[in-house]
Amino acid sequence: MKPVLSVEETLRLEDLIEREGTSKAALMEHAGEAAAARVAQYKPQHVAVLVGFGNNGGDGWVAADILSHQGIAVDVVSPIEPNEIKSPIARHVARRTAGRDVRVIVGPSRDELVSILSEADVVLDAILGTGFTGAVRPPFSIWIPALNELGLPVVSVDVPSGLNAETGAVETVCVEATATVTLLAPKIGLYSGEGPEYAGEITCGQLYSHLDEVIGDVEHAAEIVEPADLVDYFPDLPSNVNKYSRGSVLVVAGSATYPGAAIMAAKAAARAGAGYVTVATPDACANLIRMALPCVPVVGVPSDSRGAFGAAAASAVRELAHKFDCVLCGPGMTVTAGGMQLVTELLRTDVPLVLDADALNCMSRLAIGGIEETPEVYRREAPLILTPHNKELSRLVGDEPVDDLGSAIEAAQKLVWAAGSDNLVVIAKGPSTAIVGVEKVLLPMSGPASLATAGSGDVLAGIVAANIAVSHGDIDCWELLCSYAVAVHSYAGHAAAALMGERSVIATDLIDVLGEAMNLTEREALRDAGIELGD
Ligand SMILES: NC(=O)C1=CN([C@@H]2O[C@H](COP(=O)(O)OP(=O)(O)OC[C@H]3O[C@@H](n4cnc5c(N)ncnc54)[C@H](O)[C@@H]3O)[C@@H](O)[C@H]2O)[C@@H](O)CC1
Ligand SMILES: Nc1ncnc2c1ncn2[C@@H]1O[C@H](COP(=O)(O)OP(=O)(O)O)[C@@H](O)[C@H]1O
Ligand SMILES: [K+]
Repeated sequence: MKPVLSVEETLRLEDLIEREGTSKAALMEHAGEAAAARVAQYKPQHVAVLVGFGNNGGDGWVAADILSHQGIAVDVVSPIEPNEIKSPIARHVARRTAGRDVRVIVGPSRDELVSILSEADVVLDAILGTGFTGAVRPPFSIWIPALNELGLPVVSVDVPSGLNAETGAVETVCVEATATVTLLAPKIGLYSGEGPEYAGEITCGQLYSHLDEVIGDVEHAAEIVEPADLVDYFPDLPSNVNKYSRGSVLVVAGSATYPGAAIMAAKAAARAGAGYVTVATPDACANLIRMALPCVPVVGVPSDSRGAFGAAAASAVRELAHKFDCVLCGPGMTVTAGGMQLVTELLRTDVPLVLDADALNCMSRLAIGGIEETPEVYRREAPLILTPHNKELSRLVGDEPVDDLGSAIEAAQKLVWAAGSDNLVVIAKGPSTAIVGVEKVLLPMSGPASLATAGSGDVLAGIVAANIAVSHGDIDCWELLCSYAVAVHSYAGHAAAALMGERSVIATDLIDVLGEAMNLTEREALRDAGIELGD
């Protein structure tokens, strides 16, 4: 796993490294080397380097010097003369570079800038880094759209200029990078908000050879899950299993209004490897689900007058629940009094539990204000996995706004820290998904935007439940198990997009390619771990 830092954590890390004897000036030299190396991969003959007023600009000045030493023609475009730069370390490298074999253009007009950029094969964007906040001011508010319009390959230093490194927000304009060389460790904003859209391919510049020894001393906003981290989490299929011992899932879901959600969750659980899946659903929609799922037993439990779970459903489901390795509750169940009783009952039952969709909305109603104020409602011995999207998560924490990765992580942490249990994990779903446990925040591989389709979350919930069932509790880290499930869902998004066209994917397509998605996830993990693959 690779740490992802907030801006404050990055500054703390830089201070720590300085105390260990490596100055910020030395880090800037290495940052420039990393940026130059990434630009050189394009084999350019002519490079334009856009520098700003601060230390991000300093990195650009260093890179410009290195690239010109490699025989590449380099134009550095700066808003001010090197002598006027306030930061002493950036001023030093700017003056040094300006005295060497580069062309320096100070304060060009928009037209002059466009003509300089047009001569370049690659542009290095060293305008704004972690010191940037608010809306981009002139002249960069003019430079950045001019650069984007040209559509050249652009390498951004640390973060694309205009992107808030903390939140991933773009207030006005932002460089559309082809690649970003982030420094020391990736910044959380690259994965949050609009970060993934602007950053291009992200690599990390190694500025300090003893990083592994110090990085543990600063907190991490999150950690990126690398494919190799998942090798111990593939579901097993030993030859001597039977359908029950393989792993069983009870899907408590559906209503007369939304039977499809139950169908998709159950089918996804079966395709993701559970040997025995059963659906418990209101009587009102049981026959319909039976017809749609010939390989899944469907148990009808009492409905209310609208065809949702009725008052007597809770005790009927409790009788069933303890016979299964995992219970998934929520998809399509709607929010009703019967549903709230059901969720309360399942939280009290000693069985691994996944709560999704309306089960989470029912859970929010069990408390006045945030559910974290009454953690006894959801604190339990057996594993509990919550899979909210932003709106569901916001409801759980008393309608606190949750609108990007940062606020999702914060809200999820409130829930897990209030309960303080190792077995509680929140999968905070969105364009970037965070998996939040008491000790860890993981960023698993995100899928394509094709996943933004109705029912896609039901499929993910089925995958999660199947993996919990198949693991039989033999798990060191629930967060990594959930990361495996999210990676499979993401690969399913890619596989379905390849088959159907990325704009055409519907949730049932994801279920049909789950086998392939598991194979892809596992192959990539083994390759990343350096484990030989057979043919
Ligand atoms: N601190 C360190 O130890 C290191 C920092 N490094 C680089 O330094 C960067 C951070 O440097 P700084 O803190 O100097 O900050 P930046 O260079 O990211 O930006 C600060 C400058 O941008 C201007 N600015 C801020 N908001 C603006 C806005 N809305 N519109 C227009 N201009 C705006 C400010 O006037 C200031 O001069 C990192 O991203 C990284 O690239 C690297 O050199 C490695 C070492
Ligand atoms: N733009 C996107 N890019 C990648 N994945 C996305 C995007 N939007 C949504 N997703 C993923 O799709 C799923 C949607 O889940 P959810 O909102 O619960 O859907 P539903 O309630 O319709 O089943 C989540 O796993 C989420 O992470
Ligand atoms: K930048």
